[in-house]
Amino acid sequence: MNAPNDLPPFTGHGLGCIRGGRVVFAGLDFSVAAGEALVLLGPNGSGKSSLLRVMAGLLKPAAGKLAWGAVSTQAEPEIHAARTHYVGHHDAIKPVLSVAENLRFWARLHEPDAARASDAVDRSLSRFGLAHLRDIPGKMLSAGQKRRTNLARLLAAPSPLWLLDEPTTALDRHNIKVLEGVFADHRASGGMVVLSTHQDVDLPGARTVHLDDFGIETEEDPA
Ligand SMILES: Nc1ncnc2c1ncn2[C@@H]1O[C@H](COP(=O)(O)OP(=O)(O)OP(=O)(O)O)[C@@H](O)[C@H]1O
Repeated sequence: MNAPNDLPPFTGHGLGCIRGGRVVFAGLDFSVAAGEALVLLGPNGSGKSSLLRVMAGLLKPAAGKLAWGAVSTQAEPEIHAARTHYVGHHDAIKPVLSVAENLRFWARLHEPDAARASDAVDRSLSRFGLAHLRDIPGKMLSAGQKRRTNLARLLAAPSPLWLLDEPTTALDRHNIKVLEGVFADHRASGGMVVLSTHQDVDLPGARTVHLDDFGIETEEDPA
């Protein structure tokens, strides 16, 4: 795979999304280049999670297209999947596996070499302050520890484009700072960060998309 700095911008043009028979957003454009960050803002229900799922290829847009440079993601879905790491609202932690085993599972999906995968797991545990919890089963973790384990996947199984749904939920101030440092390092090496949030997250120079600019007003939803 290309090093992140060699990647063309990831873009969306004219994106539309319908959920439960309702238009959530329409005519939405965005662009994120190597080293950039994009923050999705908007009130509850405005479509931030839906847009992230569209970007991840988990939800088909009702209109528009996603592309890397001039190449549509639909033309090369495997390449898009390999370049993308999506961390959603819900924790994807297997309760009977330890923290390290959970991360190893993700690392091995990206890295066939066992020793290299193991090194990546150790680095991610240490960066997210989880080393002392490495042998604890997922079911015994607190909400913040679960969230950090989910986020540690980003380093255990690296991909250039990170798509993160409210990643600071359940994190204390110290761990929000840790995460901001991880974002800065990722961007400095040419990675891309797209996230939704209701909190302030320090992402210098980030672009923003306000989802309520792309909603369709209805009689039930007056201005
Ligand atoms: N599985 C689903 N089926 C039908 N409608 C859905 C589904 N998931 C979400 N929706 C609807 O899509 C709209 C956008 O929801 P979405 O979760 O994308 O918003 P959000 O901006 O992420 O909200 P929040 O800030 O509360 O997380 C809402 O009206 C919601 O009811």
